[in-house]
Amino acid sequence: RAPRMDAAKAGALAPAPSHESTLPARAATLTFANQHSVRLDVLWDDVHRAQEVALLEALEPGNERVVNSFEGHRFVWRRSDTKEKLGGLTSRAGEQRVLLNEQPELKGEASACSDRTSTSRCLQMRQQGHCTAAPGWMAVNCAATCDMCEMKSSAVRCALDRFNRTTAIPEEEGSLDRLFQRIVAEYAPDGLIVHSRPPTGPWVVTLENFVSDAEIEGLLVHTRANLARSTDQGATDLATGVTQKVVSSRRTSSNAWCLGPCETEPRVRELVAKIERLTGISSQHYEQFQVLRYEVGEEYMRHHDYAPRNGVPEPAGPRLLTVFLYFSDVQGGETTFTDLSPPVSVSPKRGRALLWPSVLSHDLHQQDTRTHHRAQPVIAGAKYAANAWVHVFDFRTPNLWGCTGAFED
Ligand SMILES: O=C(O)CCC(=O)C(=O)O
Ligand SMILES: [Fe+2]
Repeated sequence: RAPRMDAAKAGALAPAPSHESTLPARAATLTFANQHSVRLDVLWDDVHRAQEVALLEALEPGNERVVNSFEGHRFVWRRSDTKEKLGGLTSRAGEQRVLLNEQPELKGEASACSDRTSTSRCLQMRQQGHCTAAPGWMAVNCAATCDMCEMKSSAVRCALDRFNRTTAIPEEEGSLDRLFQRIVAEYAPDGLIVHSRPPTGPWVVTLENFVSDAEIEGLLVHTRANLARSTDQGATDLATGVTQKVVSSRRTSSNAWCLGPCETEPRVRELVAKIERLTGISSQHYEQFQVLRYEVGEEYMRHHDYAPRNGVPEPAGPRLLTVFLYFSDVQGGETTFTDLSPPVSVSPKRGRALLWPSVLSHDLHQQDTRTHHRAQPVIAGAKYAANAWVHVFDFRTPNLWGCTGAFED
């Protein structure tokens, strides 16, 4: 199956480190009470200098001390004698009593819910609003700093009932057919070709001159430099849902996702709006464009775009449709639906769009196995193209939460 959205990069992420907080810091008053049987040091993890500063030294067992600080500061405590770290927390606004004790909850919290990324970086990101703007990445990497310990687990974070489950098209027999019939009627004057259709096969249609030169340029100008050898999803860490990337042997092309400035580029927005008009489905259901480049000899073996892993339901649901866009004229490089008889092949042609479903008309959750396809090796030229994948449910929100199956490191 095709690898999907790199959720880790989907949100407003990994900002250049900045020492300026964009939010006014609110005061926090912390009372540290040593309930251990040994002396403790309390340290402040200083964001600006990326170092730990001793705050309370040799706090005696049974004693407590008040520290005036600010919201979002990270404190850790350790044994004064051995310097062994025993716990840590991020301050909240207002007054807070911090019991430095040996209760398992605290130990658990300190270890299971520490930041995966450096706390200094997490604090900067928190101050820039990323705990809310990119909650999935932050819950996994900055759980302690964002106070999102329970969301670190993908089972909790990605529970289906947390997300909007409105389907892109009505969940009733025939709604997929109606969608294609409308497209056929509307675009027939513009050179639409029906390559396959029910009842003998799945819908496979092409549209000529669907993408304009300006739209192609807008998309490529922001992605060309990021094109990298395509990867597949490797092992997933069940605790966090973080998926590894492995170089794909089935897919020798390069690809890049249209994120950040690419997404907000006016010509790209125009193209998204055009696909919304074509499908009648809101872009809330779309993955960001995946731009592809195939050099001579490069190809993509037979696969299916459907997506859900091992039949596990995902908040975004399966891919309902693929809108595949060709940006160059090349020799070879056809998209071939291998399982249709006879197989259907579509040649790359600049501006052409190819559209097909990954699910069945009578059940939007079931894979239509007839739409397996492959990309033939390019014979001459460079093939540029893009996938716009449309999901059955909202894709954007679960993607921000790192719940779209490709939450990568
Ligand atoms: O390049 C093509 O023609 C098809 C690519 C494809 O199937 C995919 O990226 O999932
Ligand atoms: Fe595909």
